[in-house]
Amino acid sequence: MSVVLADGLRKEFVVWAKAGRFRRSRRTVAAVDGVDLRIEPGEMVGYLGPNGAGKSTTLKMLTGILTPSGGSVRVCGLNPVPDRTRLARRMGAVFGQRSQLWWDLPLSESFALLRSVYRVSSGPHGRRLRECVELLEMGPFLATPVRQLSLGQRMRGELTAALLHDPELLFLDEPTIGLDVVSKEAVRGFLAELNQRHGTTLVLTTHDLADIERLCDRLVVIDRGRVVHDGTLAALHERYGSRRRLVVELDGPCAPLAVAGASTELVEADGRRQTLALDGPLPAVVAAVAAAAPLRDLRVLEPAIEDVIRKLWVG
Ligand SMILES: Nc1ncnc2c1ncn2[C@@H]1O[C@H](COP(=O)(O)OP(=O)(O)OP(=O)(O)O)[C@@H](O)[C@H]1O
Repeated sequence: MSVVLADGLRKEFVVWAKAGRFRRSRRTVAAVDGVDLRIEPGEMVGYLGPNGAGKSTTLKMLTGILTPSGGSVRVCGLNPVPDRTRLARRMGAVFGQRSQLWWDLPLSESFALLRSVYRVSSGPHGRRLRECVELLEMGPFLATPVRQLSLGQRMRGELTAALLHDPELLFLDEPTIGLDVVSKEAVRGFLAELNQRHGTTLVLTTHDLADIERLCDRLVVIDRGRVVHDGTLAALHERYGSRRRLVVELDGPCAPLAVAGASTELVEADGRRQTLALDGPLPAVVAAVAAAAPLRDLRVLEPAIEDVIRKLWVG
């Protein structure tokens, strides 16, 4: 059974704009405009899009915070708004602006309170907590009041809080935003491990390209409330014509290379180093370069994710 099943999901908001001195005009905007989404157990899905595309609004509908204006939605087989309490036991959510932790309590006491909130028995709760403490290296700050934690430490606490009741599905809204490099890596490593060990389904929004590369097997891209891509990162590269690049080091100065299956993009050091964008098969291009000039070294650069995302956003 699909963990997330949305069909023609819509959310409209009414916005009022000033029209003249005393009048206001009413306008309806579709923040989410007919999204179809099917997510299977164990998938890691990036839900991406430019600012204002409708990502948060979708996640709010999937987690039962907002009632859809149209379409149908099922999450873990439940209807998120009316079944919100039952759904809360099956899913976890980490949304930056909503904390699950008690500000004045030590982290460990927040975790103990959450055990009662979700009515989890002490055995599974303790096992889960020990695992999170170990993987997220939280031992040194478990006794620290939440308000004294750094952002990275608090995020590790939020992740743990969202997972103590052992949810099968975890929603994350920008899980690494604002974190230092070490915490970003810790969070990414943890999420990948969680997915591998427990098969937890992950759905995350992010603007961080490293998150996308590390955590998203599948990318669902939305723009102006509509899905514009649903597939792997590789499929996205293919669709937008991203090309691999071949950097060749030559023995001496050389004119720009002209070989079939590639176009020369950059010529450096009197032609000793040249970068070619590949259109044809790599072995044929390498053979052609080797025949044209004395080759010292070469390396292949995979297409940069920045390029393809920029193309997507800019159109
Ligand atoms: N409560 C609301 N009332 C009116 N308009 C809203 C409301 N919430 C969101 N919107 C509008 O709906 C659109 C989608 O917003 P949403 O927050 O879902 O985008 P997003 O993709 O999450 O953006 P970001 O990456 O900036 O968080 C935006 O145009 C936003 O202004």
